[in-house]
Amino acid sequence: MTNTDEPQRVLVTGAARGIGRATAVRFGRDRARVAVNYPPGELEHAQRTAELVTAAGGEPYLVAADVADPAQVTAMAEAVHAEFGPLDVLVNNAGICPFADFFDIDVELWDRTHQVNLRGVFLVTQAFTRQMVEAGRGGRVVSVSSISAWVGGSQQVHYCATKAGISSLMKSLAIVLAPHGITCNAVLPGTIETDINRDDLARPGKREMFAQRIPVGRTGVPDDVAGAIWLLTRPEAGYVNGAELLVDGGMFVNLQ
Ligand SMILES: NC(=O)C1=CN([C@@H]2O[C@H](COP(=O)(O)OP(=O)(O)OC[C@H]3O[C@@H](n4cnc5c(N)ncnc54)[C@H](OP(=O)(O)O)[C@@H]3O)[C@@H](O)[C@H]2O)C=CC1
Ligand SMILES: C[C@H](O)[C@@H]1OC(=O)[C@H](O)[C@@H]1O
Repeated sequence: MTNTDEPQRVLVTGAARGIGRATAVRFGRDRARVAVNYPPGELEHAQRTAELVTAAGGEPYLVAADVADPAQVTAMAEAVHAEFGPLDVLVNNAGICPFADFFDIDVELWDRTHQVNLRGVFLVTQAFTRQMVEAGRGGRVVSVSSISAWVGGSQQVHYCATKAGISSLMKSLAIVLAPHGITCNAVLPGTIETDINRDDLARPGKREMFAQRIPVGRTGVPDDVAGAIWLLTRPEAGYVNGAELLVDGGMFVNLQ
């Protein structure tokens, strides 16, 4: 990692809203230079993230790219490198969770969910860690997986498989990249209140069910996850590599 007195160079994918926005702002509080990725055509929310990063003390750089698209990821990597040089921190956060019953999942929905959630992490990590390795300064990769990597969901059959894939990808890359001083870890949020699950949490009884399941007594908020991501990028976390960090208020361990 670089001298901690220098502003860190950070990319957060899917930073227009939710957990990605909170993460971008968390790094902004360290005066970091934060590349705020968003899908093409969705600039408005990303601009709000950029304003919040600036207000926090950071320096935002807006960069459009669909993380599932190889050409757009290559262009994003070139643009961010031209602006910042190699990254210190990559946060793979972009994701979709289109709730669907198993027998309604067609191959298009299956493929799109995998392309954004899993192929996206592969493409973005390969493009940006190639630059990190060439620079020889080490770095950190944190990918947003999910508690759904460890458990199932009746309407998340397609989604859960992508999250298990992300956790697995981080473990293999922890081996590949550690010799270059780059750690790779996954953060596994539980139920966090964002737009991705707004409709699902509005279903009768769903919120109450979670309130009973989660020992800390509340669903999570984006800052809960942003804090965990940030912790994994601190110098003190340099020996944490290939780990999966649950951020779920204790929901997973609450069997009885
Ligand atoms: N909320 C939760 O309970 C949990 C969330 N997660 C994971 O956290 C991550 C963030 O989700 P969350 O903040 O909750 O949800 P949001 O829907 O609020 O945010 C998702 C972000 O990803 C962006 N995005 C979607 N597709 C693409 C793409 N192809 N390329 C680039 N960006 C894209 C969205 O852009 P746009 O705004 O333009 O649509 C949006 O900014 C996801 O990976 C999700 O699976 C994991 C566990 C629990
Ligand atoms: C979007 C869901 O509410 C959320 O996504 C996950 O990964 C968790 O398992 C929650 O179900």
